[in-house]
Amino acid sequence: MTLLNKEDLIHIRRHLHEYPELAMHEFKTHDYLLETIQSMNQDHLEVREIPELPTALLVYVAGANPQRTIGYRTDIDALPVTEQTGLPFSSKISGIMHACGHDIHMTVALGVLSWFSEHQPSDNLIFFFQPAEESENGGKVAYELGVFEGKWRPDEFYGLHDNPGLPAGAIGCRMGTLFAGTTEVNVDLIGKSGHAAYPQNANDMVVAAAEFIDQVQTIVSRSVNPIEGGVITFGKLEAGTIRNVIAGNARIEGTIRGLTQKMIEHIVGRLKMVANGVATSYGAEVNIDFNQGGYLPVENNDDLTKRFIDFAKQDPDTQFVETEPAMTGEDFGYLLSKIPGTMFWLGVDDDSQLHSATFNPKESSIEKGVESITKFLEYRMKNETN
Ligand SMILES: CC(=O)N[C@@H](CCC[C@H](N)C(=O)O)C(=O)O
Repeated sequence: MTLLNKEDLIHIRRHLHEYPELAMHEFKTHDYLLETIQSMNQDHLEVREIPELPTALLVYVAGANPQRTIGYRTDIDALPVTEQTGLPFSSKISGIMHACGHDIHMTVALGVLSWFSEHQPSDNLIFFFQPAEESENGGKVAYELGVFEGKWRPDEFYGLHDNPGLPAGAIGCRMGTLFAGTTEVNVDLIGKSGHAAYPQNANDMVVAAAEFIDQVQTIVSRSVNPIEGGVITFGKLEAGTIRNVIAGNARIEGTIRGLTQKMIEHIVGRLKMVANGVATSYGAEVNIDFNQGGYLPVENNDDLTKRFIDFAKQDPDTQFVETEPAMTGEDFGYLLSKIPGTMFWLGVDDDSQLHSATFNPKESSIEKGVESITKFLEYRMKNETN
């Protein structure tokens, strides 16, 4: 196998879909990607492993007459979601699913790489297969390890995310902020456990957690400018062990989103106030920790993004959609804060949302994505000016 055709791409996507792995544990995914890359024409390729980030892979495609080095990033991790699509190629790994479409992202990247392995580009290209987008910010980890130094530093960086709300294969983008910044938040409420029959001798953290979650709902509705917007979602709540023991501890895990750092900091400040206030009023202790890591707002570079949008609008084979900013997060935001570039959407047309157990992106988006991105990179490489 050298150039991957449509059937190869579908086969690859389905294999990746069947064997999803969580952030920083993408070992089989890494091996499968490596095997696929090694089956391509190696004349202009150099594959690089990163011992400190063992599930990552980088591929350098040497340009014939390089004016610049262009980076293309794809994420490779999956989510702790139990698949309910009923597809014949459903996840074979219990409780884990490619529910955010990173199987599609990887397949598109392999398709584009395969093309350039057979058709040497004029500029250098770097493909970054990045672990841990959903958590643990693999992009930031890689950057801080010094992965993008020397010849491995792209002058500009591109990456996509799939979007079930756009037609399959359409390219969506916008100038400025594409995605929100996010901060993970964990709240531990500590009271006192006891017998269910004697609440007067205990300090019930189920009740305190309920009060906390209730009060948090006022932060966005009452202290955030509706035009700017923000999100606080608690996706996980744990308290207690059995019905007849009062829970002495509660843990609440969530995520905060805002389109600017200022908004994220505002929400973080309000959340601390609510948590401390509830803890005081319940005579409880509270520990709150926030972790933003690399999930900065995804800020598209003006010049590069204008060029990208100009291409997408004039290319007869690309359906371009100008999109609104989204409250999804992405640690590509960190890489774009260090290296200019553009993030964009690839439409995959599905009724189910990202992160849902029934998410089933249309596979026809893969071939269209490969075509549009390959054409864009060729268009970019023909452009002599920076
Ligand atoms: C595209 C997407 O869905 N990305 C994730 C990024 C996770 C950010 C971080 N772990 C957090 O939850 O704050 C998202 O949930 O938006």
